[in-house]
Amino acid sequence: MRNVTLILDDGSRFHGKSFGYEKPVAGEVVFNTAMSGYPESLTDPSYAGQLMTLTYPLVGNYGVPPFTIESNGLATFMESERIHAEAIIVSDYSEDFSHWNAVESLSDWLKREQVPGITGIDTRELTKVLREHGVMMGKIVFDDEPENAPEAIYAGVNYVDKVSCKEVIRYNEGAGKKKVVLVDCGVKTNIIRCLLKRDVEVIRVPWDYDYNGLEFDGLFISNGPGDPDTCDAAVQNIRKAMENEKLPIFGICMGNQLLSKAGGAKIYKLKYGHRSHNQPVRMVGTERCFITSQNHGYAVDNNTLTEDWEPLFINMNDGSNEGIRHKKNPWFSAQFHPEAASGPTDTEFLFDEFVKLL
Ligand SMILES: NC(=O)CC[C@H](N)C(=O)O
Repeated sequence: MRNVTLILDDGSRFHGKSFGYEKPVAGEVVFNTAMSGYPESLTDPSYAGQLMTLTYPLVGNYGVPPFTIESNGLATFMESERIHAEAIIVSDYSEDFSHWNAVESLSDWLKREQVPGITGIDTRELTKVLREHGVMMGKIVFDDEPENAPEAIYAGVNYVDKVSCKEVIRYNEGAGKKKVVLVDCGVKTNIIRCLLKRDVEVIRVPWDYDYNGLEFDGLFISNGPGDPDTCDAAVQNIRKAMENEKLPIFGICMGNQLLSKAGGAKIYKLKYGHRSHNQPVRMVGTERCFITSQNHGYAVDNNTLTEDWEPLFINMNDGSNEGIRHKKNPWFSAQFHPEAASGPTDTEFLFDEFVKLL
């Protein structure tokens, strides 16, 4: 195992060992406090451009599931076709693994996908630094070749364009009761599964595709990586779709941000984001609290919602926006992940609500 150093933009250094693919890498360093779910998180396209720190100390002990593809073209156990995070940072990597569904070690998977993994890092200390300072750019450098260190850029990069599908893909064609256009900003496969199992035909389109001429019953806007301000083409298309006030619209995560922008609201960057399986959100107008899976660094500014809109969910930890709804039209969205994968499935009913509206 080669020695590596994680260098943060504020100069902090963390020394560890490489257990993944051996290449220096740079990106936005973020932390996730979930206790499990590394196969799903690594393949979540929303992590593009980021170095994923896990605070749960033991990582790798349940291995990695097989990369099998279903007849509908979706990966059975992964959230996309490949790893999207730039690297994974852990405290104590377990090479030995045991799980009914594991076919290889995390190390072998990372090497095959050419993604670095580093272990021996005090990830709780690193998280404290990120919580104090806010997320930072960082790089992983091999100690025996310190001159080889790529520059990190994240702000302003259109990661959605890098991960979105390049052409229209249809699922359940001719078989679903209703048709939904899914704007793919970097969609997780479990979102598509959640729609398909509710008897819906899904027309998955590239993020900047103008679907407004197509025939469909509802519009879904997916999760996705990076800064929502880089996705103006998607916002313009949503605005056009809103000319039909009866068209049901549902958005998740980046989808919440883009729908909010289409409705005239503003987005800001959170200090260190929400990435975990236990984010409590309250449904506005009720005393109901749901525990949710989250992965986001930006948020909708509640104060900038225009008069036709209201918050649908509020984060119980920091009061930030966790979803919006239109006061008259069937338009709503969630900042968290009702499809989970991984994490609690308590809010999956939002898909039922959407399908009922179609
Ligand atoms: N999971 C997502 O869709 C994340 C949205 C956006 N990239 C953010 O970090 O806030």
